[in-house]
Amino acid sequence: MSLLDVSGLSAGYGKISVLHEVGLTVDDREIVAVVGPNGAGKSTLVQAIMQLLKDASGSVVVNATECGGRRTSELSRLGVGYVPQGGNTFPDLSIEENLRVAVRGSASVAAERGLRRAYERFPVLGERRHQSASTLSGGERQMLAVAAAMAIEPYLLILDEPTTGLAPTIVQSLSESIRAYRDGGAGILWVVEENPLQILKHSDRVYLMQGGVMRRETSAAAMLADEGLRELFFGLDHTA
Ligand SMILES: Nc1ncnc2c1ncn2[C@@H]1O[C@H](COP(=O)(O)OP(=O)(O)OP(=O)(O)O)[C@@H](O)[C@H]1O
Repeated sequence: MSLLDVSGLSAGYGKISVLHEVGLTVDDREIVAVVGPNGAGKSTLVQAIMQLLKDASGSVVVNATECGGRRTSELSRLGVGYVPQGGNTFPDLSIEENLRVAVRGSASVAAERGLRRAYERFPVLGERRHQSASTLSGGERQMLAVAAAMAIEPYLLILDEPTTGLAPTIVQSLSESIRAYRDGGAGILWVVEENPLQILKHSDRVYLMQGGVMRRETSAAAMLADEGLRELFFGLDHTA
């Protein structure tokens, strides 16, 4: 059984139906990218997986546990880390305080380990740990959001466009950190908006989403090697 197994997931906003019977899987040690044009429903999908939308139907199973109807905080206890679109840092708190918020539910030994690991993964955060998060650049704030999500050492990490709008060097460094996290055994669901070809070099599998449905799934290597598939995946918009 996969680490994350989504099937028949439908959701929307009030009367607006956005996701239609979507399915996907993520295994251990796997980075799965979701690509698709603006408005395809990628963020809606991750919000539905995180149980943030009312009236979603279908099944979301994490580590053999059905998550439908659970609170988002319970998913965190089940080992799911989540970085929403735009990150979720607290600008009025210091970098260290932001990380302490992330690990507040952990026992003190695990919390200290989480902070130590965050500074090992992202040394720039360690150097500036006592500075206010408001002094960070956009890229560094995204780094902090990812570091905070990783600090509880989730088995499954769900990232909604963590690299959008960032400079290429930061995209590269964040991508390497995410890949190293996968190499430690985790599964990663990565919603991609900008520079999909660059991100797919770090991915194992990729799903194409359009109009609230999954159109296609393939290995990232096959997609990168096949012009026809690239055309199918990225001919839909011009962000590739
Ligand atoms: N809070 C909301 N209320 C109503 N409709 C929404 C809401 N959020 C998103 N939508 C609509 O749902 C559809 C899918 O949006 P979603 O944000 O999931 O797409 P996306 O693939 O993540 O694209 P983008 O990267 O542009 O956000 C769009 O038509 C959008 O307008």
